[in-house]
Amino acid sequence: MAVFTPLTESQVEAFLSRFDAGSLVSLEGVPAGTENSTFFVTTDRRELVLTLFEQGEHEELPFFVDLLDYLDEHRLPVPGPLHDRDGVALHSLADKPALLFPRLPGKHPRDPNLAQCRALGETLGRLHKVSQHFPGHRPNPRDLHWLMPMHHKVLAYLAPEDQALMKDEVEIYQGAFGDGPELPQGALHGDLFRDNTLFEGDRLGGIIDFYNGCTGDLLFDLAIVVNDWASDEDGRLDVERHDALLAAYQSRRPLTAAERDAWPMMLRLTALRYWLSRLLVVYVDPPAHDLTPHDPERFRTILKARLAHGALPLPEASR
Ligand SMILES: Nc1ncnc2c1ncn2[C@@H]1O[C@H](COP(=O)(O)OP(=O)(O)O)[C@@H](O)[C@H]1O
Ligand SMILES: N[C@@H](CCOP(=O)(O)O)C(=O)O
Repeated sequence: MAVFTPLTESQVEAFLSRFDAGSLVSLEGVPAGTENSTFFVTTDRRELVLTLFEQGEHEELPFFVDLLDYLDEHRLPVPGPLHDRDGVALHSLADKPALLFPRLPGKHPRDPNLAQCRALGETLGRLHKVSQHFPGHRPNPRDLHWLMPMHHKVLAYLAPEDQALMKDEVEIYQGAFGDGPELPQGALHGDLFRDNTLFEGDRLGGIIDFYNGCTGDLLFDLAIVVNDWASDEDGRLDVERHDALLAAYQSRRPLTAAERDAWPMMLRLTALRYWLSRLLVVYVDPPAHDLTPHDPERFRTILKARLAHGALPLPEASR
């Protein structure tokens, strides 16, 4: 479930009256989601999503609003938050920070086809092209600076061979990324899994859940996408989906030589990032609510596959 704070219709009616968005017709709690309370709100004018922020750093919400406003202004398919008649987006409802969004069309793809991979790759390339000029700043909360201290917290729960794998990898990343050339920087989604996209057939209706959004290496975002969208059951890269994503991405933002060099290591680092964050949820910091944690093993499998088989050759940009 993902309604941790129930709302009454009269609370939502009063909230809606600040906005130029019509009057309430129906209110429905959304069962998906893991962190926030989400509601589908239908008014006599439009379909909306209301999010109450249950956890996380509330002082960082203005960054997410600014990022979504910026991407929406640049015509990316993101839910640009609604601003009230005074121009304010972020409000409080039931003592929780609250935002109202347009409801974007579509469903999460389980097994993305090549056209969907191309659509996502092209849109992410476009997003990264404009996000290099985004003026906001929020350091990546899950980069190497996070891996270094945090991996120690899970080592005790791992088999000896996994402890060695994790320790060795983090050390190798320090060598590879510590003194390397700076990679192109910009704003990232930070968690662009299939279930943070909505598709209508092959058309990308929207990218949602920007709450891991941050600024840092653009390549980090691309590697998260390729690991989630283009890995087979055994963790190996699927050549067709990999090439579709990367050729479409590069049609909008070709990778630099430094990024091409860093690519195999970035695939490993982002695989380990999720292995670790999921282990932390299972062993160290379980969710307060009754939620089934994501499986850490999936990203151990992906990491081992990257180590065994390396990265695939990077395709050139598609026309
Ligand atoms: N703007 C939106 N348009 C359409 N559906 C949305 C939108 N925002 C959220 N949703 C739906 O609500 C679910 C939960 O939202 P999400 O932001 O992923 O929650 P959480 O942060 O709790 O994981 C999504 O899986 C999606 O189905
Ligand atoms: N989508 C992630 C969960 C979000 O990552 P976190 O580091 O903010 O917990 C997953 O699939 O594990």
